[in-house]
Amino acid sequence: MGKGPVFREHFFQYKWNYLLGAILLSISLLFQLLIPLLLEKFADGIQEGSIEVSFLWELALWFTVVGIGIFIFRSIGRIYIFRMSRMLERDLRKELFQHWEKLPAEYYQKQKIGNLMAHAVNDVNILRQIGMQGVFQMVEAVVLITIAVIMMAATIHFSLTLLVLLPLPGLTYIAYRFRAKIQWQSRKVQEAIGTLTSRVQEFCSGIQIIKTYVQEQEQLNKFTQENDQNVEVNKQLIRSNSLFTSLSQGIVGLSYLVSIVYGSILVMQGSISLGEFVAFNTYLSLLIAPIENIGKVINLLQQGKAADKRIREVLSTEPEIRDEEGVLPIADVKGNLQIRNLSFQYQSSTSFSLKKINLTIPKGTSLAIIGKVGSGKSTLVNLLLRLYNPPKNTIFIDGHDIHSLRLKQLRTSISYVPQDNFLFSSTIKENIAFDPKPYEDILVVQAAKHASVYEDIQEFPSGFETVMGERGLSLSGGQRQRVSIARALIKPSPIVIIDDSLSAVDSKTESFILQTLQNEMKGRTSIIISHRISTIKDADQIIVLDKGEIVERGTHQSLLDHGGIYESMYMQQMTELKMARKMNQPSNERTILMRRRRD
Ligand SMILES: Nc1ncnc2c1ncn2[C@@H]1O[C@H](COP(=O)(O)OP(=O)(O)OP(=O)(O)O)[C@@H](O)[C@H]1O
Repeated sequence: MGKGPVFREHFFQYKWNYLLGAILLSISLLFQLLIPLLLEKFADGIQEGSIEVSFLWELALWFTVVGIGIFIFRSIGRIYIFRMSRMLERDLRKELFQHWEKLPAEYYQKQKIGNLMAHAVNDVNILRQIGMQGVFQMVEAVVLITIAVIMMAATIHFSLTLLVLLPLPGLTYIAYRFRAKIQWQSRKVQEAIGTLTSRVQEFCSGIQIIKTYVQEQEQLNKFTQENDQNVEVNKQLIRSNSLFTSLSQGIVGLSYLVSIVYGSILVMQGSISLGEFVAFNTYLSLLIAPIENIGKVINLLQQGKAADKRIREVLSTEPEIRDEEGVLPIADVKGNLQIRNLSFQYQSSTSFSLKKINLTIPKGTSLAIIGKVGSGKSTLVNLLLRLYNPPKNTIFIDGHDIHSLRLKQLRTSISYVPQDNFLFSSTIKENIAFDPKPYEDILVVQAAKHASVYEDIQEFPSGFETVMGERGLSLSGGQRQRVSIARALIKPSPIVIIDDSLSAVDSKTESFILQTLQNEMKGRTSIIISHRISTIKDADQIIVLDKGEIVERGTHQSLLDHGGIYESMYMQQMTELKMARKMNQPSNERTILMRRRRD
């Protein structure tokens, strides 16, 4: 079932709070509407020459009471209404975030990050503004306009009221038309400033490459173009603002002109008193802002309708990957893996990324996967983790189809080192102990040692407490890989998957990590993906993937004996290593292997 309008839901949930806020605000407006009456008394007193000191004191007291009344009720009413809309903002962002957490990886590949941010920031802001300014200004407009117009027409002069009010709907219309335009132009100004900032940032980061490629003039041209664009959008904004201000002042001026000319005639004719004339103009001044605000609120409501729809669309997106009905509560996952006749095609792809894969990986054994770029290695892992949904009855853990396991249990059972070693902008310690379960410091240190990154961490300014990204601290590719490995090692899960995670470390570190891994993985089922034969040669079974198919399988020795793709990869890598060593350039080893991988 689709979700109902988000704002309406929120409004009804907090209706009593909004009502209380509206009542308090209305009381403050009633106080405000006393001002014209007080001024009327004062002006009439002057006209009649009947003002005494006691009257002035009384008037001063009334003004004080009115001022205090406005201050107290307006402030509390405002706090009530504004607080509710901040709650809307908080609740909605939380709901969006919670929902996003449920959506699969594929969703994020189809979405632009900018769009998601726009929902979480701009759309939510628009709904908050409706809850804030929208509600506040509507209450103000309804109460002030209704009472002021009744007072003007019924107690002062009907036709004067009618004539004075005639131009004012124009004010609402202009505010409605210009608000959207001015907002749009303000956004353009922000964007232009953003572009300039990015240009300068990029210039600073790329200064070396700019200088070596002698691109200074081109950079200056681009900067000048964007700088001019910034001036242009600012000019447009200034034009719109000036036009809006002039037009609205013209309309307001017209109303005052009618009021003063016709009102003065009525005073001279004795149809209204001087006090009534003063009161009338004070009512008029109270009316201007609310009448203008109606236009702004209508505009805001229109934007809100669109924002509400966009947010609803996100919240109604059903997570394709979720716990299925009748999931099995398995007490203990042991780690026997079986893949039966697995073929898989990504939704956005026209061809199969995996074809008829059959594999058995008994508990505690290791499988290595090797193959060219795009041969389907990561896809297999994605399916095992259910980051994408495999077809039913194709992947089994301990004999259970993974669809019948709770997602949480499945993923808790697997320690995963992904290809892109993403680290969060928190401390190194938190990056390693990244698990709902808390870990003692000693375990974090142990994991770092096993992943061969302990020494590196010791050299960071605050050791394990060093915050990633702080004061420019960024880790090298190899360090990131090893922190990611430590993150996986600390988790005591029966299955470990390492997706090409030793590519950026040198062979000495690699063999050290592999040795520790062997100890750490005792009893655990492991899957290691790599382009380097040195990484995988000791695995219990090795498969070679090509265009989504298993084209060779066996142990290191049996595959060499077989003399197929594996053997030729091995020979090639050995030759390259020998050449690199001969040239006494050990660091080239990695470069050559990376180049190999690209090819
Ligand atoms: N999210 C996706 N949507 C559509 N196609 C995808 C997606 N991810 C991967 N593919 C395609 O599936 C095939 C297998 O990709 P996969 O990432 O599994 O290869 P790989 O062997 O892990 O490559 P690499 O060595 O670069 O990691 C490729 O043709 C790739 O373009």
